[in-house]
Amino acid sequence: MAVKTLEDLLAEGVSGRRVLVRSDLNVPLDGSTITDDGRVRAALPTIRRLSEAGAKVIVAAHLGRPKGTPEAKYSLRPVADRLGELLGAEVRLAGDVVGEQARAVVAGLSDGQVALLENVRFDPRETSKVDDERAGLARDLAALTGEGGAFVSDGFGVVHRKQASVYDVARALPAYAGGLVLAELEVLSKLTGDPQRPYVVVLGGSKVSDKLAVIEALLPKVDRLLIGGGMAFTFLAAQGHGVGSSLLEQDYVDTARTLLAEHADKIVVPSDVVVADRFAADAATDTVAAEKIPDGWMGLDIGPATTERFAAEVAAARTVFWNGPAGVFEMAPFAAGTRGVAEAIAGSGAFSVVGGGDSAAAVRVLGLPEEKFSHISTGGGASLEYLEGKELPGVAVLEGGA
Ligand SMILES: Nc1ncnc2c1ncn2[C@@H]1O[C@H](COP(=O)(O)OP(=O)(O)O)[C@@H](O)[C@H]1O
Ligand SMILES: O=C(OP(=O)(O)O)[C@H](O)COP(=O)(O)O
Repeated sequence: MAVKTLEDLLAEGVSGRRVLVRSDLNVPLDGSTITDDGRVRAALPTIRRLSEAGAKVIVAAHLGRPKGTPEAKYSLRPVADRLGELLGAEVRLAGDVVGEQARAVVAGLSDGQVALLENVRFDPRETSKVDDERAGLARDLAALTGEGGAFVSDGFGVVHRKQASVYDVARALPAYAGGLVLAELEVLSKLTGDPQRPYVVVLGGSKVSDKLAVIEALLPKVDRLLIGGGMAFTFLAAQGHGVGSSLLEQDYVDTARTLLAEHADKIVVPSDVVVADRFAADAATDTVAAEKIPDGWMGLDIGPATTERFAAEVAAARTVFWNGPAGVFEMAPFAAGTRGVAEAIAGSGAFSVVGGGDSAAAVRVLGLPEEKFSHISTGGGASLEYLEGKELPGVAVLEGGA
């Protein structure tokens, strides 16, 4: 990849310069408690190296999907605190993204100090589809760095997003690829060339509309595609089954039906499902055949027969990519499927990559041995789009394209 890297920037010298770093600090929270700080830890090396080299480090990041306006529950406050603990130095959180408070915090930085801007998605221009709006926020972000400013793109989990703090800002400042982005791309490239077969992809999770489109592109490349989590119900609906109040992407049902017909040998959907009468850890639950989901109930995990089938497919694989928990693993009654899939991958001996904030968190929260996975990636959607062969805007822009 012909890009300038963090190493190039450090070689130029950063002492006294303000450097804007885009990290992916989108961690799972229970209230204001971080349940898995993997993404904060993954972001540390780049931030630390810049700080140690004397840069004034300004970190930009998002949390969740606020609608372009500040919301207390999406504040990066818990993340700033955790980042500070891990760095062993205070990380000041600006009260806004590029406003007066951000300018004041940035102006007060000494060499080597680190500040975090408030959730970039509190500014509606971050995710705008209008180029000029995004460019406007990018200019405001760049202005925070002043004379000698630079941008380091280190949020691998967001490089598939054409957003102001990922894409447009790389055109507004001298831009460099961070170590995390480079390391992730290097590992994932092993899955694109000539993966050892059988090559099994396991998909789940809740970002259904984002990821359904990827399935179509992945199918020609894989030997088996195991579909669990929230996205399974669109496929069950395509088979003509009622799915109660489970997650459903109605617009995709026809495509799912075509894919099932064309790739019957590759796609494996659940044969049984754990259902609940509401989305809660203390809900009434039952395990039913996939074609017998009662009206008003929602599927929150794959059932034991499906888990066994998925585990057998994974055990036979030589390459595995997994993104998206098989169920709502955060609640004990719906964690067995994810645990079963994760244990099977860990025990498979295959070259295995787990991608995604929640999937990686599941491995750690469920207490599975991380070293049994060949790579735990910080990006789910980003990994999938890379495997699909799609251009990642946040990478292309560093290469001078997009
Ligand atoms: N059947 C389901 N219904 C609703 N949510 C689900 C279901 N299965 C899994 N999930 C949820 O999916 C979330 C993770 O989805 P996603 O963001 O797509 O994964 P990742 O972060 O690994 O890329 C988890 O919080 C989990 O609770
Ligand atoms: O959590 C993330 O992606 P992932 O769930 O695909 O791993 C990234 O922080 C991107 O977040 P987004 O999917 O709201 O753009």
